[in-house]
Amino acid sequence: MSSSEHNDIVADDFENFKTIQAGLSTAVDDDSSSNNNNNQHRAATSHDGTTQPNNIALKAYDDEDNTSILMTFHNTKPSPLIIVLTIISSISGFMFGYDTGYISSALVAIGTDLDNKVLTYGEKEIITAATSLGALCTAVIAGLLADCFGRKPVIMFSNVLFLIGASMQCGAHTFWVMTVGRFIMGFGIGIGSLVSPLFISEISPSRFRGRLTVINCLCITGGQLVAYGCGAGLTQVENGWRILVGIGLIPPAIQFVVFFWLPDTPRFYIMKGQLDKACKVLAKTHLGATEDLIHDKVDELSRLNNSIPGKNIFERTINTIKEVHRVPSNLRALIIACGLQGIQQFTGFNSLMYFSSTIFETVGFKNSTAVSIIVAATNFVFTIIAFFIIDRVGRRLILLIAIPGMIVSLVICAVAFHFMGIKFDGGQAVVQSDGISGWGIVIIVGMICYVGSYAIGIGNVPWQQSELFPQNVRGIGTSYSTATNWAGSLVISSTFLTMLQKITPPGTFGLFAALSFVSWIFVWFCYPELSGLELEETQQILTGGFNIKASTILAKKRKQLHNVEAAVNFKPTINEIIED
Ligand SMILES: O[C@H]1[C@H](O)[C@@H](O)[C@H](O)[C@@H](O)[C@H]1O
Repeated sequence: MSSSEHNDIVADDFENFKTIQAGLSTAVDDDSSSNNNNNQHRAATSHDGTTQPNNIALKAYDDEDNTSILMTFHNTKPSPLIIVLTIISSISGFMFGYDTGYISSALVAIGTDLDNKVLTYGEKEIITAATSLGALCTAVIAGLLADCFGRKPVIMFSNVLFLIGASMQCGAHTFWVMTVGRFIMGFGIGIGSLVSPLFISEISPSRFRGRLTVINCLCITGGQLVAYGCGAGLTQVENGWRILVGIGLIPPAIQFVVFFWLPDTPRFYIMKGQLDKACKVLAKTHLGATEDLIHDKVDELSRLNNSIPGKNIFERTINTIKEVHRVPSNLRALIIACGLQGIQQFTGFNSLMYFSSTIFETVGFKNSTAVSIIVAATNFVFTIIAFFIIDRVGRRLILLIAIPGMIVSLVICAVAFHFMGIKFDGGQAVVQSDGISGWGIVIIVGMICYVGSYAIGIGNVPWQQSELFPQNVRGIGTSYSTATNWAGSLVISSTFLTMLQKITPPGTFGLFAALSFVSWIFVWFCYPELSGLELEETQQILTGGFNIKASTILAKKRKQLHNVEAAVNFKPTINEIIED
C-alpha cells in the first residue's frame, strides 16, 4: 500500500470518527444555551441517553479536525485491574534490572568456582556481554511475537527463559554453562524489556500512560539497586553468588503464575478480531462506563486497526516491515524511538552502572561497592521523581531540561579527571595521588548529578516508545528501538574500559558530553510532546512532519481539559495549530 493510499484510509477513518462524534453530539444539540453546559452534558451522556457519573464519561474531544476526535475515557482513574496488570507486567522490568545488576558483584565473588580457576578478564567480559547479546537477539523479534501470539503469552514465555537461564547459572561449575545461562537469561530480558512497557501503555488511560509506564522503569532501577545491595551483602558468604542468582528465580515464577488469571490487552484482542474479549477487559479497566460506551470505543479502535495484508505470517511480517518504512508518519516514529533509545545508551550511563566500582576504586575510594550503591540509589530515586512529573511536565520538556544537566555534569567529571592525573599502565589505572583527593569528591558529585539528570529524563522516556507507533506496526517498531537499546548497551559496556585507556578518562567523559549535546538538538527538532494524547493520535501528529508546535499546543490543551475536568471551549484544529 502506498503512503498516499494509507493516508487516505486514515483520513477516511477520521471521517468516520466525525460521524461517531456527531452521534455523541446529537444527544445534546438541543441544549445550546451554553457551550460549557453542552460539553459537560456530552461528557456525561451516553448513546442511550442514560446519565453517567461525571468521572467516567467517555467522550470525543471536539477538535473539529483530523487530529484529536478520538473518544477518550475522560477523567477515569486507573482501575484496580489496571494497577494489578501494571505491577505484574513490571516484574519484567525488575528482572531486567536485577539480572543486569547482580553480575558485577557475582563476578567478584565467583573466585575459582568455575573450572577451578580464576576467571580471566576476557572471560568476565564474555559472561557480562552474553546477557546483552541475548537480549539484543530476542528484542529484534519480540514485537512480532507479541503481535502474533499476544502480549501475555510472550511475557510468560520470557518467564520460562528466565527460569532456565537462572537455574543453569545457579548450578554452573564451568565457564561455558555460566555463559550459556546468561545468554538464555538475556533472551528473557530482551522480550520483557519490550513487551512489558508495550503491555502497560496499551492498557493505560491516556492521561496516566506516562506514569504507569515509568513504574516499569522504577522496577528496572529498583531491581538494579536490590541487586547491588544483595551483592554487597552476599560477597563474603560461601557460594553467595549462587544465592544471588537464585533470588532471580522468584519474580519470574510469580509473574508466570499470576498471568494465568489475567487478560491480554484490549488492543491486542482487537487486532485479532476478538471484540468481545476486548469489551470485557475495557469494562474492567474503565469501571462504571456503560456497555454502549465500551462498544463505541471498541468500534473506534477496530476502525483504526488497519490490519496488514498477507496470506500467511511470513507475508504479513514482510508487509509490516515495509509499512513501517514506507509510511512517512511511521518512519518518523521509528526515527524518534530509535533515536531516543540510542541516546539513552550512547550517552554512557551503563558504563557507570557496570563499572562504577572500578571508577571509584581508581579515584581512591576504598569501599567502592558502597559508593556504587549510591549511583544505583540515585538512579532509583530520580526515577521516582520522573514518575510524578512525566505526565504533568511532559516528556519533551523534561528531556530538554535534563539533558543539559547531564552535559554540565559530564564536563565537570572530565575536568576533574584531567586534574587528577590518571594514567593507564598495562591496562591498570594508576592515580598520581594517594587516598581521596578534592578532585575525587568533585567526580563523585559530578557523577551523582549526571545520574540524577539521566534518570529523570532519558533513562525512562525512551521506554514510552509504544506510544509512537500505530497499532499495526507497534510490534515491529518497538522491536527496532529495543534492539537499538541493547546494541547500544552492548557497544558501550564492551568498549568503555578500552576508551578510558585509549582516549583517557577526560576524553571519554568529554565524548559523552558531546554526544549528549547532539542528543539535545535531536530532541529539540524531532520529539513532539505526546503526554495526554490517545495512542492512536500520535500517528496523526507525525503526519506531514514532526509537528512539534502542534503537539505541544495540543498536549497543553489536553492538560487544561483534564485539569478543569470538563471539555470547555476547546476547538482548535490541527491546521490552525500548525499555521500558528
Ligand atoms: O531505563 C533503563 C534504566 O535507566 C537502567 O538504569 C539502565 O541500566 C538501562 O539501560 C535503561 O534502559
